[in-house]
Amino acid sequence: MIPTPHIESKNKDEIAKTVIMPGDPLRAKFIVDTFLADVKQFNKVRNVFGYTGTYRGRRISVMASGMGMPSIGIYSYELYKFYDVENIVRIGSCGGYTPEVKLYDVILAKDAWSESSYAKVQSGYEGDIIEGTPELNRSLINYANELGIPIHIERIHTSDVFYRENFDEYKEIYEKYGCVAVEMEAFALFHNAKVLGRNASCLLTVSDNLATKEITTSEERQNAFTNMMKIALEMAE
Ligand SMILES: O=P(O)(O)O[C@H]1O[C@H](CO)[C@@H](O)[C@H]1O
Ligand SMILES: O=c1cc[nH]c(=O)[nH]1
Repeated sequence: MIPTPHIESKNKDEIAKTVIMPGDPLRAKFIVDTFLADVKQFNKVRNVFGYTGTYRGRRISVMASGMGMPSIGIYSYELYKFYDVENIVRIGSCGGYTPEVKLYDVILAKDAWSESSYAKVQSGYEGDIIEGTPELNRSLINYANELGIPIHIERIHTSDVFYRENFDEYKEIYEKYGCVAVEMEAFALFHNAKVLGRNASCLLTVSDNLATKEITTSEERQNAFTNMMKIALEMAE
């Protein structure tokens, strides 16, 4: 069933087997402009940009997910199910829940805890923790080591809510579930990968820290998180 309601490409071959997926369409464009050659754009529906190009001669795609689980739920499902994509590596920004994760640190999500109903509604899955694909995580850990980029390998929180009335709730989530940082997509991405028999990982860069109150600017969130990009780009084939 291609094209889909949200991806206009009429040819599966226009999309590589591995897709790097930032939330922000302009971060997708930044990755392409900074790192890729031989670029062809395969999607601009709703300004959710998707591109395929080569990184050091090897093929890879980059496509934005938009913000939140409903949005990444749609794009990752369509890529896995209708475009035969095998691997999606989300690269996102996150808010640290503990001073141990500092601004610009990179986190690989071992798994994601969420209070969301996404997985239950999507397939009846009742659990509240879903892991990333261990083999894909191992590859990313190896690439990070080869590049000399330190990473934290930890549980994260995937939240449906960016602005909570009770700001301090993060403390309980950190203590009770061991989540070191919060973002808004990984739980749904990991779930779709499991349901469809595909692979998913999530690399995050700490853009702000709820405990220390440090923050980066929106421009830095768009452009400056290059370490996680370099790790993910090593997945190019
Ligand atoms: O930087 P991205 O990938 O968009 O990720 C994080 O930033 C957005 C919130 O500002 C949410 O999408 C959250 O998951
Ligand atoms: O979802 C997010 C992303 C970055 N920072 C946050 O506090 N939350």
